Amino acid sequence: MTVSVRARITRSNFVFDVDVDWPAEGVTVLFGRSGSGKTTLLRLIAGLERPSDARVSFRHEVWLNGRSWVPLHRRRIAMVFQEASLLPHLSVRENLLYGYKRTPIAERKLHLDEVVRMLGIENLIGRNINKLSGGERQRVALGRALLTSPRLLLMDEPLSALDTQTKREILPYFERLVEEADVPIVYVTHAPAEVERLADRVVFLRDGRIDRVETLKHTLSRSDSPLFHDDGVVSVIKGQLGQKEHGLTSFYVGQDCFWLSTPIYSDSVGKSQRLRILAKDIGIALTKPENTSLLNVLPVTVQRIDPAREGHVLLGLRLSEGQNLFAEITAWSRDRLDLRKGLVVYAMIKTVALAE
Ligand SMILES: Nc1ncnc2c1ncn2[C@@H]1O[C@H](COP(=O)(O)OP(=O)(O)OP(=O)(O)O)[C@@H](O)[C@H]1O
Repeated sequence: MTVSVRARITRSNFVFDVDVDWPAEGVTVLFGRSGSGKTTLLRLIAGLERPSDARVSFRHEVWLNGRSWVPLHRRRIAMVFQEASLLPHLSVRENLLYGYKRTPIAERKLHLDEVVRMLGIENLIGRNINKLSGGERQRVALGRALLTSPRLLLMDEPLSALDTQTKREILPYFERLVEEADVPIVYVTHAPAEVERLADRVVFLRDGRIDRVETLKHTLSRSDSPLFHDDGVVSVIKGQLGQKEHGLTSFYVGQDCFWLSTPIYSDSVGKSQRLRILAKDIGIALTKPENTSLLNVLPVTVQRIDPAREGHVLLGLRLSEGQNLFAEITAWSRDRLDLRKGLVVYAMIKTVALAE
């Protein structure tokens, strides 16, 4: 049960040549630099590109094979782009119901009330489209796409036109949708933080070719992952959001508690989330530091020590609950502390943020 694409497209300065498949479930991110062919791959799946010798299939259906192809509406795909394409003369409700009404009753799996709740757009429903902010428009566009009960949802950089704060606000809704809507998603982005927060697996593209397809867990476990090119090595830790205290949010990973300054929505308590921690934001102490302003100090076991950028080493650490945490420190500090495999030390974490 896969999404499978085999195609070769030659453009003036660009050759796209792929033969790839991945499971038709969860969130598959297409990741690569600008011009690497992400949108081209998405358009092939959507049926917007139909080279004559290509083959595209979804689960047991062949959507494109040479000259024969299944039209877009019969593929039952929904698409969300960078700029929400909504119908300006219709209200939010009418936009949401636009595709729903055109979906045969027997195929309607998602309904207005639940989609409106998932995306937190209850208070927008009677509004005019041209009175919405960018983030609100994107949530409505997503709602409209979902209400066609698609078998596959394609998203092409749906957050890239939004400012950082709006992205932060909208991501929890995307996450909820991924959890609750049970629609396989193919998601194009070049933002590592979005991959870390949403992906189940990543298809890495480079110069029109597939570099590799791997699970998020696997790509996060190798220090040379392309996801780490900009910010350096990152750890993504899974845990549950807890209550707010002292103006901070608690986040539990087994017995360990992290403190976050990121605001959370009250209905998020108990929800599973991913935490994003940069390896270079972690310091190491041999004994538990008592007088420190740092709140996130956790016991960890050194699993491995690998060379990193010049003068630095990358420590592979294990939290008590079993998840891995990377820390990048200087080789000098490693020598001063005499760090070795198996040693229990304290990780002091400067900044802890929800992956966003
Ligand atoms: N309609 C077109 N005609 C000619 N060349 C095109 C067309 N669409 C895309 N290209 C070229 O094909 C290559 C791949 O483009 P594509 O949009 O798939 O890349 P991308 O990875 O999605 O990039 P970005 O992240 O910038 O959106 C680029 O070199 C682009 O200039």
